[in-house]
Amino acid sequence: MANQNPLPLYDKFLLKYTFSRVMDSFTLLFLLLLLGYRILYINNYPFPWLVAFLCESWFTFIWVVTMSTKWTPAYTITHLDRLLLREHELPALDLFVTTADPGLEPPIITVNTVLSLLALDYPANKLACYVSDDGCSPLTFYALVEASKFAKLWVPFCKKYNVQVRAPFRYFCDENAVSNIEESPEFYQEWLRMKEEYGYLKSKIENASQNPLPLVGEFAIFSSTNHKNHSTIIKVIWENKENLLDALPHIIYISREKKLDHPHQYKAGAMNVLTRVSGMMTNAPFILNLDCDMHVNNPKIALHALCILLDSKGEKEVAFVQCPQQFYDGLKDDPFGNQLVALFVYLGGGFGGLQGMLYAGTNCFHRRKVIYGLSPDHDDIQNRKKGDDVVNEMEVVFGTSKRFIESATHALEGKTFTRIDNLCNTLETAKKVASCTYEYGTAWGKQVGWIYGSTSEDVLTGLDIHTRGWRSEMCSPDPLAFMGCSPQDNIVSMIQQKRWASGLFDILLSKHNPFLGFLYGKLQFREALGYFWILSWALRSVPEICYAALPAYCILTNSNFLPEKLWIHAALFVTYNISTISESLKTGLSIRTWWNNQKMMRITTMSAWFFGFLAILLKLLRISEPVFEITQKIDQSSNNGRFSFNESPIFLPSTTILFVQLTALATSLFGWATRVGSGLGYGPGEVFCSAYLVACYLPFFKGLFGTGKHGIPLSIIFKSVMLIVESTNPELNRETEKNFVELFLEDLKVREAKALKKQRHVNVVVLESKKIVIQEWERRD
Ligand SMILES: O=c1ccn([C@@H]2O[C@H](COP(=O)(O)OP(=O)(O)O[C@H]3O[C@H](CO)[C@@H](O)[C@H](O)[C@H]3O)[C@@H](O)[C@H]2O)c(=O)[nH]1
Ligand SMILES: [Mn+2]
Repeated sequence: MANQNPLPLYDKFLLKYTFSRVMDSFTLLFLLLLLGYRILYINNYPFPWLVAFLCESWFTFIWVVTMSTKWTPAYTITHLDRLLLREHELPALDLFVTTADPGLEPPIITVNTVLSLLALDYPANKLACYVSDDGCSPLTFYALVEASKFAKLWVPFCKKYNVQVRAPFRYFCDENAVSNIEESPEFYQEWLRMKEEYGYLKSKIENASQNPLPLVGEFAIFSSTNHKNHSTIIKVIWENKENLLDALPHIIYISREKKLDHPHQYKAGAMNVLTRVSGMMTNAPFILNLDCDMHVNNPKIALHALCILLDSKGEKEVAFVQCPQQFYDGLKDDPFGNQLVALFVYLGGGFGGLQGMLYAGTNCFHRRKVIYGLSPDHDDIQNRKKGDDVVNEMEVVFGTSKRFIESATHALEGKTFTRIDNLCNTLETAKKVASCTYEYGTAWGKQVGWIYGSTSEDVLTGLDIHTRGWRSEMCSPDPLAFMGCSPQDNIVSMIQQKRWASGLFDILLSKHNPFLGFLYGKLQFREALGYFWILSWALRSVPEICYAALPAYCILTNSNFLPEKLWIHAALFVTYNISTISESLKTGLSIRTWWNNQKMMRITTMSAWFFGFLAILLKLLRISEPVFEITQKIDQSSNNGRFSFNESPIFLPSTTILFVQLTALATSLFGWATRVGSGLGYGPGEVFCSAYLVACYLPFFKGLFGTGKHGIPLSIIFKSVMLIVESTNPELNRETEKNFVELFLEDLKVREAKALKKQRHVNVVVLESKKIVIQEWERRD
């Protein structure tokens, strides 16, 4: 789009959080003082001082990284009015939605996401909505077909009355939306009708989920499919044939080909198929992608994002526009610490002032040509001569579909794609690019498209884009751009955190490492540090666990890891807490939320992130590959914020830490400690640290006395006690120790296998044999 408009379409402002900076600097100062003190006196003190010193060095390093990332926050303001002067020039936009499992991701949720996208305030003839279904589920397809019928009523209704929340399940749960009944009886009539129609839609989908659909007619194609082994299904559910501005946008259903022996690369694989199929059909220069659990909350969001992407400066520099992830179903005071609000504000803002926000996998507007591997200063594609060489070269990169290469060339050159009159004519060629083998020997997943190799494909793909020299921007208009559902309990949350931590750590160890990106690519130094901040989550678990073990160890052995005069530690504790509290309050969160986040940080780091760390160790040892365990999206509104537990080993470290601290506190209370070595004994500092940890692990403490799913299972308690007995009694024979480690590893492998089995990868035999091994061992003991 040529820019004749001299005024920028967006502005960027730097923020100054002076108070935050001062407090953070004090924290750093005290950390450095502490390290200095340790270096001066380390010779006089026993072993715990060395461990403490190592951990504190790591904490200081991470603190420097955190400060650097937060130091220069920036935010953007978009000028819709200026963009709307050029309304007729608005570019086409392809909308991608991914879903993978109709059980964990009920189709009604996906349908709401799609409906909210169809109703975007944007010319309908420029939109096309593609849904990728990795579950190959006739139910999802059915739900979408029915939703497209409902959409014909819903979209005009939303536009006529300027409805804000265009996902019906959210709209109808807000009674305030009909406050103006008296003023507008006509509106009320229509509102009632919509509510009724949505009710029909919902019950139709519910019925279909209870009574299997007859696989005839349009559904016959699903009759011989298994969701891990089937050929490509692409269906044009609705086509805006007349190219009308206010009709319904195209709706296309895609279930890519799957073969049992072919790695499908989880979501990244699905995104690449969506990119290619849409390239064959509409080839819009911009792509918005949403997970099936996020819906549009601000119908003008596409316009806001395009202000940034179409701005004359943005056009040259900005690869993607990321909107924050926020959740509608957050429990009061965020008991599971999974709302990530302050994270997006402080770190999101901080990245905004550097090379740009990370790609978070959903709520993001991409430039298609960047996805195709283009660099910002790359103009040789435009200057290339036409000829066989170019075609061959393109085939090596993009695969052998002539039609796709044609469309990719258009996208790379920034030309508008000729509109296709009948989408169904493209189906055969589109199926070809959605097949398993299409990517063989091409650059897909390597230099082009979503990058493979990590379960955090989002951060990896964004990192690759930043390393090419592109920037990105954050866009947070009011009202909030998108809303989604967050993991509903601590178990789902832990699984998600484990996947993130392992996926991110995987990137750190790969050739995409941000420091290599800084040295050999165009990643800016502080952006690389910012990436390190997030990629090192799994690593952080190790020093945290060691540090958490110190107070208990010292109390039990009557030694110390803290100096006699505690003022440096005390000052550190105060400045750190003041700065995090003030950040929470400034973001509008309560003190309770702050505390919940603090304590969940400790729990998550020492359990989920630690397991993420182990998962990558197992990968390095070639014992098992990490899997993408899909987050459950079922509404559990009955959740009261209490912790749930199960037999997963993920609860083992936390339970053990709690037991150790409790034992230590009891020891100190009753004066049981035995004196070892010649150092001074423990002091109030160690006792305070131990008590602080117990406070963090209060949910586990309650779990000891809870019943049903709120109680910690006996097997976990048993294993924790074993672990403590083992590690505190060096005389216990090596054999038991070995057995214990074996049990732990086996357990871990069984969990992985179960997750795989859920995705029907691994045959049951393997799983069963592992179970028997464990039962055997337990009997032997
Ligand atoms: O084989 C798969 C697995 C997942 N998905 C889809 O990927 C999305 C994200 O999965 P989800 O289980 O919801 O993961 P979250 O932890 O909620 O997702 C966050 O973290 C992921 C990376 O770990 C990113 O991909 C997501 O965009 C980001 O929201 C969902 O739409 C899934 O349907 C697929 O399409 N195919
Ligand atoms: Mn999700």
